[in-house]
Amino acid sequence: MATTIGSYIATRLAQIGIKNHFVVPGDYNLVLLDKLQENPNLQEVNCSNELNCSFAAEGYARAKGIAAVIVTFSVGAFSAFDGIGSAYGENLPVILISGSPNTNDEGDHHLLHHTIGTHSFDYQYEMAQRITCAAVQLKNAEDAPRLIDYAIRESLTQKKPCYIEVPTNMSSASCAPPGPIEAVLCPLETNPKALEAAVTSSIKFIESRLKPTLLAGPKLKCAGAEQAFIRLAEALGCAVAVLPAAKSLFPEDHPQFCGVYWGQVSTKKADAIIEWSDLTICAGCVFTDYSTTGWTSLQSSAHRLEAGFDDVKFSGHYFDQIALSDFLNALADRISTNDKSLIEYNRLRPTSPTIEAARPTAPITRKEMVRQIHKLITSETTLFAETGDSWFNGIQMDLTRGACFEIEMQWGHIGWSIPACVGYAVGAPERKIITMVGDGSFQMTAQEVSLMVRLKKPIIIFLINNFGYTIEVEIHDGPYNNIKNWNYAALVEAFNANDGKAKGFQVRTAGELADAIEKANSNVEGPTLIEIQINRDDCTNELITWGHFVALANGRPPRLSS
Ligand SMILES: C/C(NCc1cnc(C)nc1N)=C(/S)[C@H](O)COP(=O)(O)OP(=O)(O)O
Ligand SMILES: [Mg+2]
Repeated sequence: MATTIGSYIATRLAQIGIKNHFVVPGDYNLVLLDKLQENPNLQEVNCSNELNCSFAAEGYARAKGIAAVIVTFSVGAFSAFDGIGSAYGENLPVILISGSPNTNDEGDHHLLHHTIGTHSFDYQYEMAQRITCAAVQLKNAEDAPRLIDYAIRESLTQKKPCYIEVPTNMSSASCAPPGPIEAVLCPLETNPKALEAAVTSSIKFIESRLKPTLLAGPKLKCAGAEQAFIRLAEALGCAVAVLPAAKSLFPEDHPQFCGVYWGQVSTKKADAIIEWSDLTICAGCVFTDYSTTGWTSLQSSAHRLEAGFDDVKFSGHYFDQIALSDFLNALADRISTNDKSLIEYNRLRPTSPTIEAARPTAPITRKEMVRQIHKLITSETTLFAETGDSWFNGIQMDLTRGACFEIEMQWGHIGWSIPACVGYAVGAPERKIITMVGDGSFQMTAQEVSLMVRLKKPIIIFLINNFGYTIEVEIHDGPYNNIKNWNYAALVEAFNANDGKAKGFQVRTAGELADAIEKANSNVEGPTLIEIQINRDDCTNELITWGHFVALANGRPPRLSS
């Protein structure tokens, strides 16, 4: 029996595991929103703007593995594109659905609102094609089921965002009902011959080296390969490090864990062992200027075997059509133990420095702040580290087994953490969320604290107020790094109006921070923001080192054209 395009989309979203979709209404998407509301398995979440909406969906996808954001044409979608860029870079399947003009308007040569004032309305679709793995326009009801299934299938398989454009008069157009969802859920099929060849050659290569190590990268998560990685680590018995964006993907209490490998700003001397090793087996790794500290810690390809999301490469060899977890498991089944790098690492394993508690009346410092936040981390905690010195503060915190760490290192949009952590909280209500965010970042997306209030999410926000853009100061200072100070504690309570439970505290001493944390822990009906005012120069040494090398990388002179 026929259905409508809007109901078809709703059914598909529910079938792929979405329970909440993130929306900002607009006249081009209202009928579609009604159709989604009619589906009992979907609950809409209303954001303050489309930038935050797309980041909230991105955060939801971090928790649930899939998300959907519904916006109106142009004025909504253009902001949402920013969060879709993040989803693309961070390997998250977020489905961007945008309302669009009535299908008759182009033929009638109409000019319309919410457009750039041209007679053609395809510009948004053309832009979306560049930042998604699949983009479709539903201009014909008969074609709609095929296009919707195609876009969602590509997004789920490639772990990248997709785009579905729904003209305002098509949501209620009738179309064929959805076929079996199995036709949409097509995980990457590993080619057995390619797998066999890749594993046989890889073992030969690995066993030709004396002291291999393992390095976990962020794509382990979207590939669902964390457990396979642990199996390989334990089969090989070597030292194991993680890239910064892969923190928490390998248990930090594991006897083989040797820290976050980030070049000169590594933790636990991970750089000493990775750079001592004569082969690093990289699983799901992404090497960028930021993750290699301005290219200073990218090892030569002769020293790397790279197992990617769906391929394997090492000197003189390339194999594709291989799912990462299949490769890691097959290697674990056949690899011989070689624990030389772990033996060497245990020889130089540093002891974790204990930070002395400050006197309660002592002015708050970054170190004391980190010490007190670190104490809050349990196996149920998800720690969000915003772009800024929060990256370095977060990376250095040892995680209890089960604790999760979320960072947006590829896209690096300041302000991402506020909408993303509330979207994540919607997807994973059982997690205890702590967000570390700087003053500059918070000013980008502060409105979404309102959603935390509306949904009564007990998120604890540590707002590190160092009075400006400190990362930028360390990369390249100038007057543009100074920002207007806000009363952040008062601001969050303004979102309460007459029914909210948000709490805001401004702390200047160690004792005040301890008190505020106690109050935050008992505020279970809403967010608590603790504004910690520290001196701009009170930043991590790692930020200063990292900033120096990133600035050098940015400043390389142009190559003279030959
Ligand atoms: C301005 C910018 N980056 C450039 C930038 C500008 N615009 C967007 C959207 N994203 C970006 N990363 C960055 S990292 C600031 O130092 C962040 O300041 P803040 O949140 O206050 O953190 P720190 O003080 O610890 O650096
Ligand atoms: Mg700052």
